Amino acid sequence: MRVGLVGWRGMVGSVLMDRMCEEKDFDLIEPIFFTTSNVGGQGPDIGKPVPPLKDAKNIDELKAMDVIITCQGGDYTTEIHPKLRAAGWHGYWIDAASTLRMEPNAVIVLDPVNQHVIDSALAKGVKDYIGGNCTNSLLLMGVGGLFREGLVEWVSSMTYQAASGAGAQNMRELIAQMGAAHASVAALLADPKSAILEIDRKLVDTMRSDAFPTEQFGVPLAGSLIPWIDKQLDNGQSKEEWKGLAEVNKILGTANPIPVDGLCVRIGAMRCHSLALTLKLKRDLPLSEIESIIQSGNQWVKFVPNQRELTAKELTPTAITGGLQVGVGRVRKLNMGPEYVSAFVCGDQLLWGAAEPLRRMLRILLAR
Ligand SMILES: NC(=O)C1=CN([C@@H]2O[C@H](COP(=O)(O)OP(=O)(O)OC[C@H]3O[C@@H](n4cnc5c(N)ncnc54)[C@H](OP(=O)(O)O)[C@@H]3O)[C@@H](O)[C@H]2O)C=CC1
Ligand SMILES: N[C@@H](CC(=O)OP(=O)(O)O)C(=O)O
Repeated sequence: MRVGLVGWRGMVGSVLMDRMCEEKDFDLIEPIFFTTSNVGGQGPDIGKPVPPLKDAKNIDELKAMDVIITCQGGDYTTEIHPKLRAAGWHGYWIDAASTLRMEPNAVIVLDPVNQHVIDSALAKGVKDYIGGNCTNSLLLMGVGGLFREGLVEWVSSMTYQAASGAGAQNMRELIAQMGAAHASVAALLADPKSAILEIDRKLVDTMRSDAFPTEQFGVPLAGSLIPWIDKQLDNGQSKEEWKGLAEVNKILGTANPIPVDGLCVRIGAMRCHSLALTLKLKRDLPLSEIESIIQSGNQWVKFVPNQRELTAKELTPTAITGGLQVGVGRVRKLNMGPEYVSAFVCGDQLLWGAAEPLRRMLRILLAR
């Protein structure tokens, strides 16, 4: 199978490449690497020779692929995908960008949760398979068991989203902000007799000053947060919040949409998104049963019992980052009534939130 890879050296693409090497995906395919900036250059080191980089905008070169996997971004998809299809290409298009997600002839892929949706789309000849929004993929990887059992009446999802969701430059800026913040009070910090409120005043002055690095986020994130992600919609939702109901229901293939809504907030984590969930269940189930259904969701659920020390140690971006496990904890009944349950989900948004579903879709195609 000739597989064209576009966007492989970007942030999501690099995580994808690492995972494909780890899982030996390249042993099973003929990989052809594309570029928008370095045609004829050398491809990445994947442990076997690869041809020089091809032009990612050349429709004829792309048309020769059986499968194209792209992490190049939405603008690239918008420009190239229609041209390729118009040119009569019938290969499989696997994409990290949001552009095509809600198209009627595209499937959002998250196979541990929606293998049945993928299978029936493949049987119908669907050719576009798109990775979901990171927050919603992590929501379903975390508490997919409850959806699978048809138990969820609605879910409120309040998010704590990492800088990586905004891009590589934003991750750099977060660290730069941390550095600038620390540097502004380093001398005072070193003096054990200095007053904490003076340190705080100085720090805030620094964060509010024009010199504080905010080119990417527009405002300070380190030592603060930003309760808005993505564009503003007319109904008061952010675009990120809108994706909740739209994408979760499309992933699950629900006949009657399950309400999903909440506020999406950017926080100063590097690459793990977290979600504080309120779930209204359709039935009053014992807590132990709810826990075991969550655990049964998929093999990557890392269930953290609702205990203080375990939670602080195991259910954090620091503990979860860089791995495929999705932490789920803080599961308890809420005061609102016996059907109301809380859960806290934490996962690496570059893995299950972006790269991993794409390579697994390739594997599904290879297994056919
Ligand atoms: N960031 C995220 O959390 C998520 C992103 N996505 C989607 O994935 C897509 C890609 O996102 P992301 O990986 O963050 O994008 P990047 O900006 O990291 O990479 C995109 C492309 O930029 C080019 N590029 C230019 N300069 C550099 C550089 N210094 N280092 C690496 N690449 C460079 C590369 O193309 P070339 O080699 O052709 O020059 C690269 O493929 C987007 O559509 C996004 O919506 C999806 C889910 C989550
Ligand atoms: N918007 C997400 C990241 C992302 O790229 O999402 P999407 O793939 O839906 O555009 C975030 O900022 O955390």
